[in-house]
Amino acid sequence: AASGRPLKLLTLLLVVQGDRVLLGMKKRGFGMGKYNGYGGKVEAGETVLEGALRELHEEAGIKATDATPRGRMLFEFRGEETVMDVRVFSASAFEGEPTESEEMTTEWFGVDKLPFDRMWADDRHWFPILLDGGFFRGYFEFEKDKIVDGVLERTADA
Ligand SMILES: Cc1cc(-c2ccco2)c2oc(N)nc2c1
Repeated sequence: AASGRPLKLLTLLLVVQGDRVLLGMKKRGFGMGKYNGYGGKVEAGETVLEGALRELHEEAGIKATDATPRGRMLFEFRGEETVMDVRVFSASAFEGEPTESEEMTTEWFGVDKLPFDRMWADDRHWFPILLDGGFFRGYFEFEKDKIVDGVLERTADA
């Protein structure tokens, strides 16, 4: 029998092209004021990958052509019951031109110049694994924007 806390399935897609990463500044809603990859909820009737590709197109105007699973993060907020189950993808190729949306900007950052102090606090822990081509799984407990507990491992697959 399924036990434990409710999981909320979310996607996160990072476009990494050589030595640059496409990030968006979230203009409103959850994560507002932070740079992040593109993603969000998975809708009924779509796969997790389809959901990730849909969110990328809605938020940044591009269609990734080689998206692949890279990791899985579980996030919880102290005092909240739901655990966020974030499926992380990366892509290096896309069709179209990155285009700002109502939700997100589209900005390229050099891999050595990522704005970690304006990103979620977990990113600085798993981005190095993402960028070296590895896979990862992690769990982070947040209190507001701070990490109060967490574990992260490099894995053989996503
Ligand atoms: C708590 C939390 C949530 C998300 C998220 C929401 C939707 C997709 O991802 C994060 O993304 C990153 N990079 N850190 C994150 C922390």
